[in-house]
Amino acid sequence: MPLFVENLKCGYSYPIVEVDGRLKFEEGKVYGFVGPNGSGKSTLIKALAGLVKIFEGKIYFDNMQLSQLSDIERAKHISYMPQHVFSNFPFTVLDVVMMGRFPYEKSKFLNSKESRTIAEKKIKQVELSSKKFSSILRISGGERQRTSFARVLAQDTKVLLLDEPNSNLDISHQEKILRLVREEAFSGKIVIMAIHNLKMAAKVCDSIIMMKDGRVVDIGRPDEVLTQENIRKVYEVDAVVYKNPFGIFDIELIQTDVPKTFHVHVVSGGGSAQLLYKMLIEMGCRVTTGVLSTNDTDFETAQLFSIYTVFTKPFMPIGEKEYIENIQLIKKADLCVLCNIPFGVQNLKNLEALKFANHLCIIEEEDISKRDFTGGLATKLYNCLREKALVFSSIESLQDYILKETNDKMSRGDLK
Ligand SMILES: Nc1ncnc2c1ncn2[C@@H]1O[C@H](COP(=O)(O)OP(=O)(O)OP(=O)(O)O)[C@@H](O)[C@H]1O
Repeated sequence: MPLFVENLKCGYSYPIVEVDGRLKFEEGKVYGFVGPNGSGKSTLIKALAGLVKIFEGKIYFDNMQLSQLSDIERAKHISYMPQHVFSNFPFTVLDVVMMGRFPYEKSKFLNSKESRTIAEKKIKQVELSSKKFSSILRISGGERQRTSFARVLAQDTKVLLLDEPNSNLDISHQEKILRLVREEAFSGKIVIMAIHNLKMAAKVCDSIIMMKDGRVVDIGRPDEVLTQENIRKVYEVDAVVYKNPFGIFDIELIQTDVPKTFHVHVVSGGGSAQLLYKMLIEMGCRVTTGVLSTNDTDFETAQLFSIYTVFTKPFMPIGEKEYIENIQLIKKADLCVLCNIPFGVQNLKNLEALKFANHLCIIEEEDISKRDFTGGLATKLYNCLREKALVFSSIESLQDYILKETNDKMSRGDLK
């Protein structure tokens, strides 16, 4: 019983959101709409709830066109939790949750025993039993949000539409609500929500729909959609996206207005820069690194230190975009450091990029030509670089050199 959106144009007095082709929502899955403010997440959710104007296209659920269902019929299939819960009436928490039972009640007084039992169970699930007779005008914003979520649960529909269900919640209740969301999907429901917190979205959603300016920019698994490139395109910020040491998806935004410090760009790989990263961070340098594969131990270490990293997917050659970004950092850096990288084919582009370094240091702890798996090509490139580089036999000797360099720059007023 999937839900489909087809060639949709929806909005208010004019179309705000356009979906080209078909967007399919399957049973048992959680879908997350992400995107900046005003990108159209709520409007699309409202379209699925039948609350905004459809200018073109269709929405189908279980082979029924939604626009042809009565409000009561639709409410048996689809429930909706709005972003803001407003009311001027002193309904109790229980009254509001009972409203979720309206499509099933024979009496308009909403007083069946069955509905009351369901409502109380849902109130308990959101931990509001002690407030069930409190007026919703006298509970907190987060408690009102949990009341609204309990109402959606009580409505017991196949499709749940949730517009930022955890925006007002403390961290513990955010986790609890998202766990309930997963349980709903596990029981075969389709859950569609707008969510701003990308880490939470990655954790709870099976599929992410990224939006900008009323359009779907990308759709797919969290690790496919929440990429550095998409985040830059949609939110216009730089971010490092990685799995932290616990294997949990994480995002760090890059500060672009850092004060001018000594910028060191490190070309590393295979764990060759683990100590170097630490040393440079402790020295107060601004460190960047790349291009690293996300399964490289140096990548993991760089993320632990929140080092801006140009990266590529595991076992993939370095793409043109990463190559160019790496060159830009190499050109901008006060100093580039080449570590004992493995001389595999993937690293040829990293060696090539270093030709653009204005100031290159090499840490040569062993004879790296022995590790050449490129038929001598990497050694050739390396020897060219070596001719114009300063070669150090340990990171300690490099440290002394950097200290001298930063002091010189500082005294010339080149650094703050
Ligand atoms: N009731 C309305 N009447 C007219 N335009 C509206 C209405 N509600 C929203 N809009 C416009 O539609 C656009 C998309 O808004 P929408 O609320 O769908 O964005 P959103 O992605 O959910 O944003 P946010 O993250 O801030 O909640 C915005 O430019 C907004 O001004």
